[in-house]
Amino acid sequence: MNEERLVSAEQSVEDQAIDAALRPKQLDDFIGQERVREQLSLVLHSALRRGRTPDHVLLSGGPGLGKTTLAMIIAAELGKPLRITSGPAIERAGDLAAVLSTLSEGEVLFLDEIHRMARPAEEMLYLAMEDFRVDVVVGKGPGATAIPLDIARFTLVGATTRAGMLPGPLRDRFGFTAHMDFYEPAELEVIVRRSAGLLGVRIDDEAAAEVAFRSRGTPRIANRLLRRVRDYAEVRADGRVTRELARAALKLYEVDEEGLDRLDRAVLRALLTKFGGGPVGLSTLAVSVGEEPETVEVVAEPFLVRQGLLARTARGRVATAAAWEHLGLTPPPSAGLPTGTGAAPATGALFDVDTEPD
Ligand SMILES: Nc1ncnc2c1ncn2[C@@H]1O[C@H](COP(=O)(O)OP(=O)(O)OP(=O)(O)O)[C@@H](O)[C@H]1O
Repeated sequence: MNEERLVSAEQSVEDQAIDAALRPKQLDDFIGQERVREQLSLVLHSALRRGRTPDHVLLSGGPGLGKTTLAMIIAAELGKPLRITSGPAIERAGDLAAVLSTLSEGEVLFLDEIHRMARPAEEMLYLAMEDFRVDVVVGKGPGATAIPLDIARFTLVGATTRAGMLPGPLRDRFGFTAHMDFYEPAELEVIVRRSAGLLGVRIDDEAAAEVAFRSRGTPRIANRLLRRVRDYAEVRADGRVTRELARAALKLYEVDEEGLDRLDRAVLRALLTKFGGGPVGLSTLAVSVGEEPETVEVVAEPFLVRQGLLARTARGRVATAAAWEHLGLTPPPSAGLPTGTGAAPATGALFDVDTEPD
């Protein structure tokens, strides 16, 4: 279902090629995330000045916020090659040893979804990050011996959507950790205009603002909505995207004025109509909309929380007064409604404290 969702931040097959074409190539072209950009620039340039490999970098934040793009930029700024792999691709320590032992001096290793790496590989990574060494185990059982092997000094760029799930010892080995937050509409507007320029789409400023505002704070979604409004403008008009055309296209694709799509509204509606606004456990809520708990938790909830429509409490998910208002429903008189936090969590902490009361 994720692939079909227009406002899912997960990468679809269509996105892959477009993502590559639209990626900024240098830190200066990377829009938004001011603080991360500035801090990273210092880390990289001081390492370059000293002629050293920079500290390992951990990037955390939701899908589509630019973690892969930043990893590519880091390698480009350092003038070094980039190797890309991911946690799920590393099933055994041997898989990681094969990657680490073939890195060249100063190479940047991008390890996406680092929280999903196999445990034995994690331990190998500790040693590699700290001492630039791996222990290759030869043989089995009591006769097994570990042969230390020096590897090239490299910079690890780890990316995770779930910083709270990373073991402490792994987190501690990163010299620089950056949390990537949702983007402001004004930043997304710049991204939409830049992407439109690269894709040759004529778009009015108000239309770019409309697309930006409904993109859930996420560049990947902004780029995807831009392509859909372009399609609409090409088929139903002369190709120029005006504000009216953008609004009509987004309505057709069921992306509402706040950027909520069908799943978001289904989650809210279930929470309000089936559970009286909560509290209800994540799994129960997910089942009631026919989704996996992880999809509801990672895809729908962060945005609903950020919009102040849903609160994640230790007792379960609770709708806010704004949620009732958004769907045009009246809360029961007994409901003690939270007002919503309004802002996204600055870290994965909310994921950590949440105890599932199902
Ligand atoms: N700051 C930015 N400025 C301009 N474009 C951006 C920015 N951040 C991301 N993008 C665009 O958004 C798209 C998705 O970015 P990217 O693939 O880097 O996200 P991600 O965080 O790595 O996602 P995932 O976690 O799914 O791998 C790319 O096309 C990229 O060009």
